Amino acid sequence: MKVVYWSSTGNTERMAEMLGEEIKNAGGEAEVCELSTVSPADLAGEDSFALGASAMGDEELDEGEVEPFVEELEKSVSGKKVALFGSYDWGDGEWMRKWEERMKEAGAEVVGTVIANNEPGDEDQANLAELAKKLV
Ligand SMILES: Cc1cc2nc3c(=O)[nH]c(=O)nc-3n(C[C@H](O)[C@H](O)[C@H](O)COP(=O)(O)O)c2cc1C
Repeated sequence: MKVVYWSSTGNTERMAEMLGEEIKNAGGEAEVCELSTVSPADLAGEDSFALGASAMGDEELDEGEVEPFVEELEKSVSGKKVALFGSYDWGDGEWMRKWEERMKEAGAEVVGTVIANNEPGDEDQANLAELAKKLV
């Protein structure tokens, strides 16, 4: 399955790599791809996938790339199993709660979310391992 991520400084990218490893550990196949290399139409053909993006703006998704991607994705995500993940700094994860709600309203089955404060560590990897098991 595809693990698609957007990352400004590499923190969410590292989470995507960890999630990819954990999907393989859970017996699945993972293809980790940067968001700009994938279109929402590519994901329309997938039953399940993971999508990661860090907190930007004021508890928002990056408005240049991620927001338009997610708006398009909302049209085709109904019935799919989706895992969301991303890194943040000073907030409390509000951006992820809003993102999860949007995906659910669009009809996605959000199997779980993982947020990491700045660079992901061992605890985050453990959370990503649990997320991987729900996806595979
Ligand atoms: C322009 C900008 C806006 C940000 N807005 C938020 C925010 O609203 N809430 C928050 O918790 N962190 C915010 N951050 C911090 C990033 O989410 C944090 O540095 C994160 O680790 C970046 O992950 P990335 O390297 O995967 O992009 C912001 C950072 C930048 C540069």
